[in-house]
Amino acid sequence: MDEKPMTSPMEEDGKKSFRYMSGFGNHFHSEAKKGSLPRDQNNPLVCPYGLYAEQISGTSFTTTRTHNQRSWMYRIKPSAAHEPFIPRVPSHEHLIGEFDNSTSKTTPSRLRWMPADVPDSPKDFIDGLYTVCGAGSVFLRHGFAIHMYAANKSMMNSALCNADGDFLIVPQKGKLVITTECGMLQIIPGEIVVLPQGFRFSVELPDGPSFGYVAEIFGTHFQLPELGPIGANGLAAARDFLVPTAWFEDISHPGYVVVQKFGGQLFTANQNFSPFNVVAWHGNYVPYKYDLNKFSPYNTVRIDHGDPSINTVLTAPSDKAGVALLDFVIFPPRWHVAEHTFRPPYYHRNCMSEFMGLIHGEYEAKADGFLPGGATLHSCMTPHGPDTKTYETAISKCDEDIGPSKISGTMTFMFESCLIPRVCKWALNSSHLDKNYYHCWINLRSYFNCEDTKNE
Ligand SMILES: O=C(O)Cc1cc(O)ccc1O
Ligand SMILES: [Fe+2]
Repeated sequence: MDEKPMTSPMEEDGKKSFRYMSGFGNHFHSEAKKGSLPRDQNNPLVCPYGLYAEQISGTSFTTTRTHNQRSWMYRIKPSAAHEPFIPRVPSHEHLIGEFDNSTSKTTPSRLRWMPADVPDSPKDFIDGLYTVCGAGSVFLRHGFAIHMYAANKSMMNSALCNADGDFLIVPQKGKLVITTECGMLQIIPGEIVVLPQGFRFSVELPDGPSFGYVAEIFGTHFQLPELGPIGANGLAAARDFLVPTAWFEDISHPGYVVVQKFGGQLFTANQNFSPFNVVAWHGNYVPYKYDLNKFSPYNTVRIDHGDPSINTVLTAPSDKAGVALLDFVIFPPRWHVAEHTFRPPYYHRNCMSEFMGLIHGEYEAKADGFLPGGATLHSCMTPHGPDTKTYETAISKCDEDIGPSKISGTMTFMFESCLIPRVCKWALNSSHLDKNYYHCWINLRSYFNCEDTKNE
């Protein structure tokens, strides 16, 4: 048999190559220079090549072994070699980490936003970020924020370090090349990337203007959902999660700026070298990416519409079993085969709150008005469901007409939380807010027919 050795997943983009390791929650090790990773201990008196050892802890030192996350980095200079932090000038007016009356409002209204415009001035990933809604507090280490970004410029000589929480980035348009302390990742729309709390990273936009969504979680990390009766396989496979391999630059960089997001505010610290100076690292606290097209959806094969939790890609747990601080759920291409069933999402009210975004195509519950790059928010117990056109189209067909039908050419997602989001003032005052969103349901007509004997 002609066996080829397994190689690590690799991507090329003309100028750069990206080499990954695979697996969710693994303990990885990677060295960009042979022999740079200490073999037998984390903290040798003198590290190979004269590197500094530095640990990054993503969980408390004493977190249980199953959930403990940390990595060791072996770097040319330690992160500590920077000037004092000062508040960033200009400050960032549209980033929020504390959701109270001064920053945001509470509303049960159904909200829908049209896609953002290309910024009219140069904006990098940091300046292009704006918070839409969220709940809780970065200080209390419990809560989440949902941001969106519209950026048209690569970050230059600067890195962002989010001390507040983990970022789950869902690009909608434009490729992102993200340099992290663990190495480089390339993410295109249809893929997602998780940048855990505390890692320094810099975002380049090789394709120009870029748009997307970001869920930020405070005080916990994403996990794969339990599979329960589904069994040992299905949904997102652990081996499809890709982690970068060590990459470093040894350059002095007078005026390199580290932007620290701390307590929802931005601070800066200057240093004279690139923070991407990690020659080797090992551990299980890592940035990673995942291609949503690899997801293996499960679905009803006889009757009724399954709850959307069946398509959970990642979940950030709360302290209550089965209740998520934030679930990341997708509505990917898949077959609908249910018999005598209303196949689109049902009408409902949910004790959880649902923020949705559309990467491309059309969402199965909204024939009109929910556009790629747009967003919706249906908060706790606020009634929602398919728009009038979707409802009428669905009930006009019988099983014989439709047979198995395929939802294709779309990728929609939902961030679902047990906390009730407060909405930022600028999001409520935005010219992109669709004031007529309720029109999609208001004219749903009554089909009630007292003569119908079926119900007797
Ligand atoms: O509201 C939505 O469109 C999301 C959703 C989809 C679905 O299939 C079932 C419930 C649900 O909240
Ligand atoms: Fe819903």
